Amino acid sequence: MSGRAEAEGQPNKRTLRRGLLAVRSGLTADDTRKAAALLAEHALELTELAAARTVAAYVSVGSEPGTRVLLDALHARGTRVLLPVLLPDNDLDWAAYEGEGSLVRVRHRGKIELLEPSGARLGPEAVLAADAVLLPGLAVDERGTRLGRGGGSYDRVLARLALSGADPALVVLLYDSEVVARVPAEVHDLPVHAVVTPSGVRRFR
Ligand SMILES: Nc1nc2c(c(=O)[nH]1)N(C=O)[C@@H](CNc1ccc(C(=O)N[C@@H](CCC(=O)O)C(=O)O)cc1)CN2
Ligand SMILES: Nc1ncnc2c1ncn2[C@@H]1O[C@H](COP(=O)(O)OP(=O)(O)OP(=O)(O)O)[C@@H](O)[C@H]1O
Repeated sequence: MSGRAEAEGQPNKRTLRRGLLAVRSGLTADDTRKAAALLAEHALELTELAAARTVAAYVSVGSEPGTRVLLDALHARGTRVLLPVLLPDNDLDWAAYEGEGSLVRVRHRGKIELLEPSGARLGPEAVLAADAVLLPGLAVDERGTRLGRGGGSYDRVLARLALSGADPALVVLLYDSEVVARVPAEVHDLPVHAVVTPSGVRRFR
């Protein structure tokens, strides 16, 4: 595999990502707002989230399936919410969500602008305390194989969880059209347990 292919994923993953991002970029603010409300409603129905004391999540940006409504609902009910801080090597550090005022806009080189927590950094191992992990993605297939943005950040999180024996619920939030028959799987791709879309929850395995 060439260095470039390694950095960005298999060629068919790249093509797939480009197509999926193009569809997302066509969504209106109204589309994303309505979807976010439905996503929060369905996600909060998941017993794995209702029972969780700690949830590792992320702050959606742009036309990503919205997580803000969900984050605020979890935070308001006393769930400990951890948010990622992107490190220079694409690994993730974590800090607690302390409400909207605690987020800062960060532009990482060559990446979309992210909203990250400004509180104390807890270290990459902090995710091991999560009872549920919400993962970003661009698509998931019928086996639960997730296609990410290609940074490998969440591949590392999943590898770290597996290595430590932690077994949190793994949930990806997507639009309905992003649940597809097949995404290319590589050996390091670990499946998720459920996908939440505006039309409901689907479980794998
Ligand atoms: N809202 C949000 N937060 C997140 C992620 C995410 O996907 N969404 N991440 C998920 O891992 C981590 C950050 N990793 C990221 C990796 C790539 C890009 C990005 O903008 N990629 C460009 C392509 C640029 C490139 O070639 O690297 C793109 O997708 O258009 C953003 C975040 C943690 N926080
Ligand atoms: N456990 C790991 N540790 C370090 N790098 C890894 C690990 N797993 C995968 N990678 C690397 O991460 C890069 C991206 O992998 P892949 O294309 O599967 O990303 P993705 O799953 O779409 O992205 P993400 O995990 O960020 O959502 C690849 O170069 C891959 O070799």
